[in-house]
Amino acid sequence: MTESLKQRVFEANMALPAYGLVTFTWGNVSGIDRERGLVVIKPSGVEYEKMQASDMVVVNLRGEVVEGRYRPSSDTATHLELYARFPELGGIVHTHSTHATSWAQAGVAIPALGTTHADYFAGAIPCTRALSREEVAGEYELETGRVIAQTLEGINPLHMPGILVAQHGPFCWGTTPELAVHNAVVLEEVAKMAWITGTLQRAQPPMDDYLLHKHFSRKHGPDAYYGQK
Ligand SMILES: O=C(CO)[C@@H](O)[C@H](O)COP(=O)(O)O
Repeated sequence: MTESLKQRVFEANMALPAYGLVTFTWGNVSGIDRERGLVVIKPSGVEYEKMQASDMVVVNLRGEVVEGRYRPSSDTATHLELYARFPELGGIVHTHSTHATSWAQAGVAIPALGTTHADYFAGAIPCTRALSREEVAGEYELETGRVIAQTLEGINPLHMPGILVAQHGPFCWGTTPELAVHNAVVLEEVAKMAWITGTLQRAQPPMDDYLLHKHFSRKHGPDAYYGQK
């Protein structure tokens, strides 16, 4: 099981540069095998061009390496905290995609301005508060996961499969690593669209809520009718 998850997580990581979501060694993707209590994640600081499936690192839920010759991603504790807080999640991705990261640096939630956004996110994509000096000096990556969870309090993470970490960048997720990456691609696209929309129409209000809910619900939930499923 771990070998197949390692292959899937490897391919999901390789999709990040392929979709232009990262440069150099930025970003990371993980996947979880909840039955075995294991997480597979990208090795820290390894160039994507040189990366192989066998380089993926397997950690237990305490973050201890149980398989792999590399150190796991420096963001591993963030991924583990999110898996612990949100049992629905099967895959998590962090990127430094340009437009989403710019909104995170500005500390501004990405407003829902159109149906592209509404097809995936049931509202504005929130931005966390900045981490405190103490949180940064402490267990920084764990605290990053905690701040994300605090910001998502009361929100279904599958209805909001991404967030902006203030002064840092986006984290996205899904029921699988592949869907987590898909959501990261969409988040970057809607971040770019929202930025351009705001330059065309500075005071553009959020989209009508009835249209937002129509588009989100037709793809997600019990009455979904989008596609061929
Ligand atoms: O958030 C960051 C850097 O700001 C990370 O995304 C790194 O850019 C990638 O770290 P590794 O996963 O390679 O440890």
